[in-house]
Amino acid sequence: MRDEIYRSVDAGSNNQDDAAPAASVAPFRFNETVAHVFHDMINRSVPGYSLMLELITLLAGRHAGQGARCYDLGCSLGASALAIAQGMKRHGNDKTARIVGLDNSAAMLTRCRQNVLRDAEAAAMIELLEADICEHRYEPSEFIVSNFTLQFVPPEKRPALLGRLYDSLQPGGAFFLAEKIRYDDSEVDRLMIEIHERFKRSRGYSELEIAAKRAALEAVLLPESSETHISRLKDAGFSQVTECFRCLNFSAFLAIR
Ligand SMILES: C[S@@+](CC[C@H](N)C(=O)[O-])C[C@H]1O[C@@H](n2cnc3c(N)ncnc32)[C@H](O)[C@@H]1O
Ligand SMILES: O=C(O)C(=O)C[C@]1(C(=O)O)C=C[C@@H](O)C=C1
Repeated sequence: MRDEIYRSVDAGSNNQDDAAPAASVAPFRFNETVAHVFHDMINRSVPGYSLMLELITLLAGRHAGQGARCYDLGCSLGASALAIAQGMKRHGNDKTARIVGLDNSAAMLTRCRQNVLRDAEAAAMIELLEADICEHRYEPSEFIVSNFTLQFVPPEKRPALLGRLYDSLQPGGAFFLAEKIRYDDSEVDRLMIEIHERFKRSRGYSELEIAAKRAALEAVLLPESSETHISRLKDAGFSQVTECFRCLNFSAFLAIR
């Protein structure tokens, strides 16, 4: 289903200042309206999203061996959990695997269940739980994915969450983290945002839709710099931390315990 959520929002079309949004745009929520169009929304909004799913499949093949437990934090419609299942199947590990998808949006989980059930082999491996990733009690695991989810956790809660994930991972286990990022240099930051917004234009979003979504995400999606992510992952105890992907203001990090 095509994402047209912000098509009809008054995004301040009379404003001379580059389609600045009106103050009335409601904060972005992962509700039923978003869940309905989320597949199209994330594919048209995030440069490299499909590549992230391919990387997750590759990393599952590397890190999720026989009997492995994996977590997909903020599983939304299940794309990353299914990508993990794909990687495990390729290595013949599907019989003993456990992939736990966590999300605190009931609307997302309802649709996620329907998606997962379309693939019987994957469904046998995947368990979906409505839970807050900051509160969940993690079992020992080999591979954890946060594909554009940590950015929605309040920054003050991020260090403790990473500590929990580190404690859950077995030695040699991997944490894959993809995030929208910001740049400390405000000119570079503005440039990357401008090019990202051109990317969204090229994928069919109008100036007004882009401005309204920007306003809706403002206090909800809180990006941090690549340097902040790397130093926080190191502080959590990870021995090897690498930024393995960057395109404009989107990055992915691989952290090995
Ligand atoms: C951008 S989406 C993630 C996309 C998904 N990982 C993928 O690969 O397609 C962020 C998801 O995180 C969930 N979320 C945000 N904060 C959360 C929290 N504290 N606990 C659990 N889920 C959370 C949202 O409901 C949403 O489904
Ligand atoms: O549309 C944007 O500008 C985004 O930041 C994309 C983004 C994300 O990065 O997660 C924001 C919200 C939705 O979850 C889907 C994609």
